[in-house]
Amino acid sequence: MARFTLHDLAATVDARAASGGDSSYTKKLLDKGAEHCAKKFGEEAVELVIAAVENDRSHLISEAADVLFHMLVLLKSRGVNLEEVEAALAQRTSMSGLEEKASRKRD
Ligand SMILES: N=c1c2ncn([C@@H]3O[C@H](COP(=O)(O)OP(=O)(O)OP(=O)(O)O)[C@@H](O)[C@H]3O)c2ncn1[C@@H]1O[C@H](COP(=O)(O)O)[C@@H](O)[C@H]1O
Repeated sequence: MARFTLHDLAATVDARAASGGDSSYTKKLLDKGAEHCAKKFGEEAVELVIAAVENDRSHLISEAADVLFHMLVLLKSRGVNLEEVEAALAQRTSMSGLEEKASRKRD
């Protein structure tokens, strides 16, 4: 199977956002606005937490997929693209997580 990446999914979200299609769940979410997208993301995040606590591997994978999809929709609803998030992550590679945490406390 060809490798499917978050960029492929983000491209689908972009295409659905630009479509007029009634048959698109993505478009329906976006049409309801950023606050609705944020609420859906929160619900999916809680479901992911529950799957992790229950230690149900296949459920955890499925819920993680839901969270990633809803995160991309949420970003789209606020006009943020995946490349901007990647740039933020890339900036952090020069220091460890603990160093980054300490630098935030100094701000
Ligand atoms: N990856 C996903 C994806 N992951 C989860 N979901 C949907 O997210 C919803 C989450 O489930 P819930 O039970 O919380 O929500 P629900 O009660 O069905 O929906 P609500 O009415 O509460 O919003 C389900 O309807 C899932 O189908 C997704 N919907 C779409 N995609 C991708 O987006 C593409 C485009 O989809 P459309 O926009 O529908 O064409 C698809 O081909 C997929 O690649």
